[in-house]
Amino acid sequence: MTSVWSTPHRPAPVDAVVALPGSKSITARELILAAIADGRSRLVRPLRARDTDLMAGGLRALGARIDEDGTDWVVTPQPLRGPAEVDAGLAGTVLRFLPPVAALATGPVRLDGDARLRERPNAGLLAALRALGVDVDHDGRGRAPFTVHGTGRVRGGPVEVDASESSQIVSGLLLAAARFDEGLDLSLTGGVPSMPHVDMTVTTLRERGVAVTATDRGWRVSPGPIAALDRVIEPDLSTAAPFLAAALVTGGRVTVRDWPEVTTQPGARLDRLLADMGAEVARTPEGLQVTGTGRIRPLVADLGEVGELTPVLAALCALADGPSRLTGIGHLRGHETDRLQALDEVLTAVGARVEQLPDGLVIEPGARRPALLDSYADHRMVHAAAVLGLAIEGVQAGNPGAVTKTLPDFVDRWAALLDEPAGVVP
Ligand SMILES: O=C(O)C1=C[C@@H](OP(=O)(O)O)[C@@H](O)[C@H](O)C1
Ligand SMILES: C=C(OP(=O)(O)O)C(=O)O
Repeated sequence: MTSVWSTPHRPAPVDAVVALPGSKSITARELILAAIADGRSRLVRPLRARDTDLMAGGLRALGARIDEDGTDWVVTPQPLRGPAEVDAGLAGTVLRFLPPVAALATGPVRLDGDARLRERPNAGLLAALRALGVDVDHDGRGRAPFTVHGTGRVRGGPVEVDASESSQIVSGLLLAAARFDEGLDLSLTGGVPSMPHVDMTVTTLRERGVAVTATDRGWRVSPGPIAALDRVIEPDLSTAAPFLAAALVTGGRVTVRDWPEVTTQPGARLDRLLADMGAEVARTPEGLQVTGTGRIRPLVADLGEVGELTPVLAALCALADGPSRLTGIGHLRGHETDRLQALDEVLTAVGARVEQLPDGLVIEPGARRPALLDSYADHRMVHAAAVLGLAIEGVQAGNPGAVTKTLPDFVDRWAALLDEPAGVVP
């Protein structure tokens, strides 16, 4: 992909129906569980993007068999073994879900990734693994690169876990825990962001017959079998955010197809969040339909449970008719980039006044101006730039290739949404 994308400007209302690929988070969980299950599992419509391909690659490096059958993945568990090298890219899911599985392998498994991955917090996970009797070499800060020296078994049992920097630390431990000799009795030492993602983990485990119970301080997973299961992956509702936002910005109408009736995906909260910002939201036989008036109301919200929606919502806030306040998202400083800093820079560049809080952002719209916006190697910052560009002529996104993380053909899909040619500038 070229290095600068001139994002399409679109003052006229959009009117589109959008089909989206599978959820990154559900695909990651199903790959992990399928690889340590009791038999073969089929994943129908998994997300094929950098993060999930890296997850499959990491599991294959440990010995799991993952075959392609059309667009499905068929996963056949095999004995897990090192030595292996795992490339986690920039994927938090690989960084936090793979090491507990590596601990169940025999031999050393080294995990590394992009330069920014080495900055992403992970000390809580590695400390927990060590407390469970796993030998892990790391730099002392608990960050990548590190090596897990698996012996083929993990004792398990009670463990205290600091997951204040990422819910994925909890999810990673719970996903592998049924294979630990004593299961796991996980007690939190503090808060956890993105709780719906932990609920997603618990639900996914229960669907495969794993006994998980909530306790006063965390969760208990009993040791036992993990059922093989064929699973259709839901569309990614967080990826839906920029497409639905286009309805608000242009005063148009966008329907995302096959919106699940019941889901643990945090993107499901878009219905209420976008309604709070002035959209009409309806479920139709086709999916979730969002209709905008062209006016956007400011948002005052704690986004701690739905942090990954922040870049797109913050872009909408910069186009709203008053100041917004987004809180509960201090942990976004450890995401693909420091998202609070990145959003401050980008929204300021297009004319908003932004104040960073320790755990959030205050965004006051100002006189709009064109700008070349960095992508910070962050897929969701490209989505945010695209949303801004609908309303502000002359918005360019540098390095739009960051979208490969979760939606490699985002630029083409955005053009299709607007029914325009792709608009990529060499
Ligand atoms: O478990 C998951 O699939 C995810 C959990 C969340 O991570 P954090 O708790 O680190 O925010 C979320 O932001 C990320 O995009 C996906
Ligand atoms: C935070 C995100 O990703 P990761 O799974 O790499 O943490 C995200 O997709 O917004």
